[in-house]
This record gives sequence, C-alpha cells and structure tokens, in this order.
Amino acid sequence: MTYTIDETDGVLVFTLNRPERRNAINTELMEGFKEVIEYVHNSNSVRFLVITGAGEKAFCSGGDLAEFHSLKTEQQAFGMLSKMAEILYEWATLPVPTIALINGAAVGGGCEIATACDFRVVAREAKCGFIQGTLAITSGWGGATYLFERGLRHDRALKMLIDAQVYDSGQLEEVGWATKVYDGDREVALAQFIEYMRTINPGVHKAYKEIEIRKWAEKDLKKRVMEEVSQCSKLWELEAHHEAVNRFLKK
Ligand SMILES: CC[C@@H](C(=O)O)C(=O)SCCNC(=O)CCNC(=O)[C@H](O)C(C)(C)COP(=O)(O)OP(=O)(O)OC[C@H]1O[C@@H](n2cnc3c(N)ncnc32)[C@H](O)[C@@H]1OP(=O)(O)O
Repeated sequence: MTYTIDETDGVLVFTLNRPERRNAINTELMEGFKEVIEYVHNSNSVRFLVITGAGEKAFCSGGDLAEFHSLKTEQQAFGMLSKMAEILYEWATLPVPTIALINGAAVGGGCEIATACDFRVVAREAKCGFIQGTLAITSGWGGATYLFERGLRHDRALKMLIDAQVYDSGQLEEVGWATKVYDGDREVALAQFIEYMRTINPGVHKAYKEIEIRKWAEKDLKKRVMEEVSQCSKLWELEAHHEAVNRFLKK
C-alpha cells in the first residue's frame, strides 16, 4: 500500500508510504490525498490532520519524476499539476488544523505540501527546499502562493524560491518556515506539539480556520494558485526541464 490512514484519539495520520522512492507523489498517492480530504469532511471525530513520510530519510521528494516524465507538453503538465493543486487547495482549506510532521527530506512538491499545511514540525536532521528551479521549473502545485501567505519576510520567502537550495532545520527555523524543530521520536514530538491545542474546544479551531479561509477567498488564493500552475506548465514543456529530469533519473 502506497499510503496509510490511521485515526487515533482524534488525530488522523496520513503516511506517504513509498520510502524506496523517498515518498514521491504518484497518481495513486494523489488518490490517497482525496480519500483523506473526504474522510475529514465526513468525520465528527477528527481534530487534527497530520501528514508524514514512511521511513527516516524523507518526508516527500515531490512529484514522481519517473512517472511524470512522460508528460511532455504544457497541456499534459497542466493536467497533472492542476489536479494536485486542486487537491492541495482542498487540503489547505480543511476545517481542522493540519500538521506536516517532517521526518526527513522535503523537496520540490514535498516542500509545497508542507507549506500548504498550517504547521511544519521538522526533524532536526531534515533538509527542505523549493528545489524546482534546479529542474528549470517553478513550483507547480501552488506552493509559492502558500509560501507568500505564511508570514515569512518577503525577501526570505523569495530567496527560498529563487535560490532553489535545500535548507537545514536551523535555517528553516530562522526564516520562519519551520514551526518547530524536534529531536528524537516523531510521535513524541507530535504529542507535545498538540498538547495544548487538544484541550481547546474543536469549535474554536474550526472558527479560526474559517477566518483564514475567508481571507484567502477575498484574496483570490485559488485563482493565484492556478496561475502558478499555468506558469509552471509553460516551463515544463521546455527542453531545459526535460534535460534536467533526464540527468536526475540517470544519476
Ligand atoms: C512534479 C511537481 C513538481 C512541483 O510542483 O514541485 C516537483 O515536485 S518536481 C520534483 C522535485 N523533486 C526532485 O527533484 C527530487 C529530487 N530527489 C532528491 O533530491 C533526493 O532523492 C532526496 C529526496 C534528497 C533523497 O536523497 P537520498 O536519500 O540520497 O535518496 P536518492 O536520491 O538515492 O533516491 C532514492 C531513490 O528514490 C528515487 N527518487 C527520489 N526522488 C524521486 C522523485 N521525486 N521521483 C522519482 N524517484 C525519486 C531516486 O531516483 C532513487 O531511485 P533508485 O536510484 O532507483 O534507487
């Protein structure tokens, strides 16, 4: 199974389970996201939604470059990118707090998924980055749009995107991307992170999330996400991108 969904005491944990591919997102995993979103909407018991990656090495390495490499044209790329962008928008606007429990590398689309979450709880040894620039594309799932909504200083957010490098956990904390850096066991870190939130009435959480979502509706967030998708699609079909992906796959 490429993913698991487990609910315990109101905490729903979605685990990306392709450690041999560093939990890269393929079509099957996209369906997993949809299943989780539906689960949360239909549940009265889920209080927190957590996403994490199986294994110790990676949270998520972004889109599955082997699978998506068959997409050559702008139109083909737009199909895949917009599908995942729609999913991430649904995820970002869920009525419960969302937590990326970043157990290892989060790069490319993996960094976008984490940025679409409300909180990023990051393992001390994890490295994360919007490395899409090294593949001659921009983020294509809405990640840059979410990044500019996360309250980071503008120059720091922009530098993260245009340097296209991975940051260590100290740098991620310094720029304000990581909510918390943890040492040791991820389950313990998660339990500590939600310790106080748990004691608060869920109606309060839902109300705060609605405030955020209303702001996003007024700021046309969805439209801006889809424009980001279009930009990425245009770059995707260029030779520079296909050459960079070839280099990665041959490595
Ligand atoms: C498509 C959407 C777009 C977006 O909108 O953002 C993207 O996400 S673009 C994709 C961006 N991602 C990458 O460029 C991934 C780059 N991967 C890495 O940098 C590294 O793999 C890692 C995540 C830092 C982990 O490094 P390490 O632990 O050293 O593992 P390996 O590099 O040896 O990888 C093991 C294995 O997994 C395969 N792999 C890794 N990432 C992907 C991926 N995104 N898609 C497909 N396959 C991936 C890698 O090729 C290795 O395979 P084998 O050699 O066959 O073992």
